[in-house]
Amino acid sequence: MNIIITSATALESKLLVQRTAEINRNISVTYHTSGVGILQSAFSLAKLLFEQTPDLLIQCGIAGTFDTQAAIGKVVLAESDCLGSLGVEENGEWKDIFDNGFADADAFPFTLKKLPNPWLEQYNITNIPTVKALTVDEITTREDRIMHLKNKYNASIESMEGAPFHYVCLQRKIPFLQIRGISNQVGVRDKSQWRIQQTLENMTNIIIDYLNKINT
Ligand SMILES: O=C(O)c1cccc(C(=O)CC[C@H]2O[C@@H](n3cnc4c(=O)[nH]cnc43)[C@H](O)[C@@H]2O)c1
Repeated sequence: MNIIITSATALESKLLVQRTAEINRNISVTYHTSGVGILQSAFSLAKLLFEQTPDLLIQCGIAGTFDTQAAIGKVVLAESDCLGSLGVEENGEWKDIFDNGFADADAFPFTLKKLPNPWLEQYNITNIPTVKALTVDEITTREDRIMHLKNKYNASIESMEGAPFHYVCLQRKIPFLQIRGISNQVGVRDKSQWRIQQTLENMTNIIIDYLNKINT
């Protein structure tokens, strides 16, 4: 089985790379770095999947959580992702490209404005807890906007590369999993409150366990 693991930054896959020897030798694992944000990751992932056809593509990385009760360090799997920064803020309300009629909320690869992962039943073999994800180009910091996005999209986590990952994989019909460790509360700008290292260690353990259980 041929698996590619992609992350926005090399830091997010560094521990996995270091621990590659622990992974079942019957599967081939290679690594890809897409860059931070929607634009860079969309191009980089599209290029990757026009050049290669892996059996499974895993996106790993950190994310913020909208859920004030969520445990920092927890590792989750995105059941869907959506675009939270493509649109216009008008009279205090966020209107996305679907609200404005620039895109059809149910035109492939979208379903009800979201980019669902149709592969979870087949590939979430270790029962990683699933959440709804949202992707932005500008990390959300304003309290009113955090509440608005959370409620409008019913999202639990926020990243900057999830939606393009789902979009490209759905378009190319490649099985995919977006696995994220929750490093921070969305809106917390004090980086000393982010738990990046511990979260990446947890995420690495979950992914290595996954890779050692997946059928080869
Ligand atoms: O602090 C800044 O000024 C700043 C500017 C650009 C990027 C960052 C990052 O920390 C990159 C975030 C990186 O990790 C993901 N991530 C983690 N937490 C969040 C979040 O709360 N909201 C959105 N993305 C988040 C994201 O996928 C990036 O790759 C900092």
